[in-house]
Order: sequence, then structure tokens, then C-alpha cells
Amino acid sequence: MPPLTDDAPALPLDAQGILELAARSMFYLFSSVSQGMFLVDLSGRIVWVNEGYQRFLPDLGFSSLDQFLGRMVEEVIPNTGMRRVLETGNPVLIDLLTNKAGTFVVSRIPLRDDGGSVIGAIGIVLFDHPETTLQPLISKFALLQRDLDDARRELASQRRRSLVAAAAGDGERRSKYTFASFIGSSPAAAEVKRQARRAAQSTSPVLLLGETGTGKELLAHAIHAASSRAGGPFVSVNIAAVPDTLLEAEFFGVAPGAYTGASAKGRDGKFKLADGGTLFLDEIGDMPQSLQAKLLRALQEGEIEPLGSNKLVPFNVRILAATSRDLAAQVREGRFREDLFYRLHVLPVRVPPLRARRSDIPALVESLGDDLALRNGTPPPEVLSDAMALLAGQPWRGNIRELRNVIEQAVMRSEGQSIDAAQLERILREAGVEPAAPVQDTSAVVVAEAEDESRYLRPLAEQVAELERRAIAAAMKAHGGNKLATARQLGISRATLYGRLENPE
Ligand SMILES: Nc1ncnc2c1ncn2[C@@H]1O[C@H](COP(=O)(O)OP(=O)(O)OP(=O)(O)O)[C@@H](O)[C@H]1O
Repeated sequence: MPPLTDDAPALPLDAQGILELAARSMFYLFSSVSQGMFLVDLSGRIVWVNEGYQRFLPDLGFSSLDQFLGRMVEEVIPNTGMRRVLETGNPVLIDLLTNKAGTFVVSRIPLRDDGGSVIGAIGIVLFDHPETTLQPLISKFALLQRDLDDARRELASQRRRSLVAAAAGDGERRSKYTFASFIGSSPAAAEVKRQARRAAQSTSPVLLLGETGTGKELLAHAIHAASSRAGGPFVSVNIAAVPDTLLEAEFFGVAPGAYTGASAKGRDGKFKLADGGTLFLDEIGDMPQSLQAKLLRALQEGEIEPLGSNKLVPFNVRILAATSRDLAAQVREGRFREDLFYRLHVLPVRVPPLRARRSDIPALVESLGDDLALRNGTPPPEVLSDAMALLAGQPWRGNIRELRNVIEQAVMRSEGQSIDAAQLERILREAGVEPAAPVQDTSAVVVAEAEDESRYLRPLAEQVAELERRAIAAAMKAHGGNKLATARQLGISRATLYGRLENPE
């Protein structure tokens, strides 16, 4: 340590002086390391902006500092929390702020006079682009936000359902979607709805196959609602969400006093709760092997054995199952029982990914926007044509759930009602996705959809029947419903055409 000399700079000796020095040093430190700072007075008016902050002004919609200074903070910085700091005098040391200029990590600190009264506040942008500087934290935040949104939606729809059920004097286990809720008129969407409608008429098990977020659960509800069991309960179990050790009790129930700690009254399992209705087994590919054997036995015998009882109880339940895994591959790898697979695979319904039905994107976007508007009590967003083209071009790995998330974020960030492509590109990049090229004309995409090869991975007879149906429908349309002309064009007899029209299978 260098020796102190008389002319070495000295600390002030009084407490006030030290405090002032510390405050000044902190201020200069923040001013130089942060991305930007500004001050508001007690009324919330912007009174000072440092040089760093000025580069955010164009993204906030200002071309000069003069336009920004003197305005109320919430008028010029959407979603700011400065007002609350002024009102409560409590600092916010770290927060995430999202608005049209992007997402930022910010601090808000009240300024007090000598008597301790709040006289203004200082806003500090600690980091911009936190998605790169704070990547792990932001990913976790995005995940939590998604879960929270899902939970909120679920809660809201549960509330709606119980209100409807209460009004009808009914139980709560009802389906919440019908086929009308499944938005889409692309060939792939029409085909999956046709298959699902047909499944609703049958009593056999249905296996819904498709990537995550494609609408398998929605279709399970719709199948139940259109089936002869619609008056009965619709009960679902998400197998991936229940710990393996609890699944058996969840499925089959627990007999009264079955084990120490078990309730004296016992507990009904989902099979019992679904009696007379439909049991939806979501994420069936995640079922542990030991339970696969028990489920198979129950399905074969039509009876279940509640935990801790040695009595078999008959059940009357229709099974729908879904998975986003490749169940056939799991069978080949010995991870899923082949006999259970065939028992469930009676009526497979393949739910197409969104990228195989891009022409449905405009309708989906409109419906998701209406949904949001209803929830937030705002007018529906207007998705500009460049934004729609960008949405139509994305591969949507998370399918409709991911699409909804992007729309929600765009709505949250935009000040007006419209959503443009630049905004969406920013949101996609922040989520770690490099935006794919836009697709201007979604009607051209219908042709590309037909080329999606996964469509061909199903029984040939089914595909031939589908092609026949489409050819007949197109020719009938072209000839204004004239059957003779249709039959001629297709090179079939009129009797054959009548036969096909009456019995399209
Ligand atoms: N065709 C559609 N029209 C409107 N909304 C849809 C459509 N398909 C799915 N959704 C919505 O997208 C979300 C995801 O759908 P759902 O939960 O049914 O998918 P999933 O295939 O069961 O997903 P996971 O495999 O992850 O459980 C839901 O909020 C659902 O309402």
C-alpha cells in the first residue's frame, strides 16, 4: 500500500460528506456501466436522460430528445413501473421490462430530499437484450411465463365450465371443446376432423398421435362431446404429470383403509370417476411398464382392482389415449407393451403439425387474437399482412401453443392494435428462433402441404379412399353438382358415383 502523504486525496471527515461522495460515485458508476438512465420528478415527468438512454428513443417512437423530455413517464415508456416507485417510495432493484423497444433488465430507485420525502425517481436500464446476456435466466423466465399462462387459461376455462355446469345443475366433469373449437379448413385439418368424427361414432379406443401442441387434447374433448357418452363425464389423466408411484392409485383408486395413512373412506380412481363416460389418457407413451401390464389387464377384463382391495370392480368407460412420442418405435425398443399398443391402436387419428397446414394459420391467428382480446377486454389485434406472411413461413415446432405464445407477446408489446413483421422477428429471435422466410400466399401453401411426406405414413386403403373423396368432391363442385358430368369426367359409371356418394368410406 503506498504511504499516505499530505497531498494524497483524503476522504471527507464528516458523515454527510462521505455520504455525498458515495452517492456521487455510485451515480457515475451506474451512469457509465448501465445502458441508460433517466430521472423523473415527483409528478412522473421526465426531467433528464443520459446519453446512453438516448439510443432507445427511436425504438420508443421519438426522433429527438425534445419530444421525450417533459412528458409523463407512462406516456413515453410503455409498461413502466416508475409511477409505483414514486407512489410507494420503494425501490425496485431488479425487474424485467418489456415494451415495443424490447426486453430490458431495469432498476428503479426513489430520490429523497434531506427530510426523507420522495421527490423523484431514477430509472436505470442495466442490460438490454437480456436474452443474450442473461440467457439461462430468461429461458427459465419464459418457461415459467408459459406455464403461468397455461395455468391461467386452464383456471379461466374451469371457472367457465363450473359456471355452466352449476347453471345446468350438473357435475363438473364435462368436455370443454367441440369439433367447432378445432380451427382449420386445410385438407389436413379437414381430414383429421373427419377421422375424429368417425371415431366419435364408434365405441372402440382411439389413439391420438401427433406432436406437442397440435390439438390432441382438444380433439379428445370433441370426440367425447360428439359421442353417445356426451352426457357422461369426461375425465383426463396426464400420465407424464403424475409421479409413477401415485399412478396406480390415480387410475384404479384406493380401498378404504388400504394402508396406514390411507383415508378411512378410500378414494375413487379415474376409472370410477369416468364411469358412464370417457377416460382420456394423455401422454400414454410415458406410462411405466408395471402399470402398462395392469392397464392392459383392466382393458381386457373390463374390471379394475382398487389398491389394497382384492375385489374386482367392473367399469363402463370408453378409452381415448394420446401421445406425442413415436409409440411404434417404443414398442420396437421394448419400452411399450406391444399387446397394449394394439389394444389402444384400434382407431388411430394422426393430428398434423401446423407446418403441414400453414393455410390454417390466418384463421388460427384471428381466433387466438379474439381469444386474447376477450380475456384482456381489449379490441382484437390487427395482424398486418407482412406479419401474417412471416407467421405462415415458420416451422412452429411447438405448434399452436407456440403460435399463441408469439401472438400474446406481440400483443403485450405493441402500443397500438397492429402487429407487424419486425416485431414478430424480434420476438422469435429473443426466443432463440431464427425466423424462416415469410410465405406471402398461403393458398400456394396448400399445394406444398399436400407434399408433406408424413401424410403418407398411414394405411394405403385410407389414403386411396381420401383421394377418391377429394376427387369426387372437386369434380362435383366443378360441374355444379351434375352427377352425369362428374361421372364422365372421372371415368366411372353413374352407379359407381352414386355408390361412393352414399357410402364415402
Ligand atoms: N385446431 C385448433 N384450433 C384452435 N385451437 C387449437 C387447435 N389445436 C390446438 N389448439 C389449442 O392449442 C393448445 C394446445 O392444444 P392441445 O393441448 O390440445 O395439444 P396437445 O396435442 O394435446 O399437446 P400436448 O401433446 O403438449 O399435450 C390448446 O390451448 C388448444 O386449445
